[in-house]
Amino acid sequence: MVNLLTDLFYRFSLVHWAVVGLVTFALIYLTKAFGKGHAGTLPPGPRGWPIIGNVFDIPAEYPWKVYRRWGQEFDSEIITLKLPGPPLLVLNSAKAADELLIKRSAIYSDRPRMVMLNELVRADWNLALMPYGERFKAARKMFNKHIDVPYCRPQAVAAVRKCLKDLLAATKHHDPIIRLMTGRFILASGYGIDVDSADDPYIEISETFIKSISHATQRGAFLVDAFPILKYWPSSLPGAGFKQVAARLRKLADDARTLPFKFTQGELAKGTAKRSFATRFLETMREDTPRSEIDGVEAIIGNMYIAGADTTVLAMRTFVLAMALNPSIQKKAQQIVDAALGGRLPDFNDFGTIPYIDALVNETLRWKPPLPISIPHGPIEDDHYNGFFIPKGSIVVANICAILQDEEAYGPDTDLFNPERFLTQTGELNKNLNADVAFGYGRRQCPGKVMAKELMWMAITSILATFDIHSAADEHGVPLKPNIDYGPIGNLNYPPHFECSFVPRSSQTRTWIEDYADEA
Ligand code: HEM
Repeated sequence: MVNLLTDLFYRFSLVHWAVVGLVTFALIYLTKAFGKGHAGTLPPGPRGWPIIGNVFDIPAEYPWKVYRRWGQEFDSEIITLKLPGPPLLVLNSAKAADELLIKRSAIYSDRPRMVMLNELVRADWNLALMPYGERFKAARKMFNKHIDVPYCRPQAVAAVRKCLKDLLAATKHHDPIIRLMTGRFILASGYGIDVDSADDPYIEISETFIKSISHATQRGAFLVDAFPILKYWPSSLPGAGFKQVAARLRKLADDARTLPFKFTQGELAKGTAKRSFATRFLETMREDTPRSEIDGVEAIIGNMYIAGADTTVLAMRTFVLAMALNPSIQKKAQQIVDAALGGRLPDFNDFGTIPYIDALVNETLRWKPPLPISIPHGPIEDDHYNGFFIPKGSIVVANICAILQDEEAYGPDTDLFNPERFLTQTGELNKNLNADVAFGYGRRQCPGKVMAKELMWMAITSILATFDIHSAADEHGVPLKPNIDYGPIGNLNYPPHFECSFVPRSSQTRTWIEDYADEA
């Protein structure tokens, strides 16, 4: 807590502290409004302090574990952390998350107000940040219409096969290769951009924007998010540095959205555009296509890299870690893949025909979901659950990690990687169980779910067909146990850095990799 206070002190200038003083009265009002008000009692939670509530109780490390423990201590599926302004409600059980975020999703599909990113940077073309409403519904419809998964299967196959070839040449560091595969796939399917290396300028543009956004969404990064009135602070006065930051971020956001789309327009004009979502839309555009539709499609395709790259990379890195840790599971999966494919690389005709691989995809997402805690959902009206009051405007999150670790749903030892928990006794996929919670809930559930699962399926099956994954060994050849301490902070579940090697399973699989990569 001392560290946090010191951190806050240095982060905020004197002007900021003056503003803090001025708004204290407003906070007292807000805390009362959102506290134990006339409409009922909030779900239980740690006691907290007057006015600032539980600000300093929000765990800096492994928040999902602490929230789960509090849920057990307070014997409640939902816990509350009181904050200045709207409270944070954490849903620790599948039952509460299903009831509120799915069954009552007409109420629980808003996002909390994000003044810096949405109102100053104007990055709310990013679906994950967009408030719920007609504009949001139209954008989701557009996503479903234009991001048509089967249409981009050839790009998925090509990106995976190039990845196999890159892995052949890899020494110990597979992370950048996995990242390049995802970037290749997204830029090829979105815009028809061929990416040669991780230094590709279009990858760099999106990565820079993503890094800046994740800084901007960190707790306490911008005072204007806690005190929206500051958005009217004159740029000429001291303390308005955040406005310059907003202008810089807006330029980055605009570049990430518009530059790749402009590339496709240029290629179309030259007659060299490749098959992609952008090409398909631009080719069918008419003279009278409204500007709003063109901007909408540009934004939707722009969402793919921003929302889909990191998450898919993290899931694939988890798969590699799980294979390095569990050689017997890897061996079994390879035997099943060999029997199903009969001596070739997979294609999408094989999709859904190998239950063990579907189970592996599920277990990878369940064991270490890329987002341990969902993006916040905001109720647009007051509500009640199990006798507790949930005020309009609260910040409601699902504890995805805790829900996916529930032994009642997923069987014993949920901290262990075991794909068989998704299979029936006869080896079929258990249709009543999946790890889709990793993609969130209700009307805000990840619209890239099917695309992500297909890419994961293709990559996992192809890697198993061609490589043995070994963890690094010590000087005596004894395998080192990779560290499985996932990153304790932030919104994403970062696997630890670990070394492993990808060894072609035979001279024949090496030949496939070389031949197929050139065809792709
Ligand atoms: C394994 C990979 C992925 C995982 C685990 C994942 C997970 C998630 C989660 C948990 C959410 C928040 C849902 C909620 O608020 O309840 C989300 C939102 C979103 N995801 Fe994904 N995602 C993945 C890949 C992708 C891909 C490949 C794309 C794009 C092609 C994508 C596009 C989006 C978008 C646009 C949103 C915002 C949706 C909204 O707010 O309405 N995701 N994702």
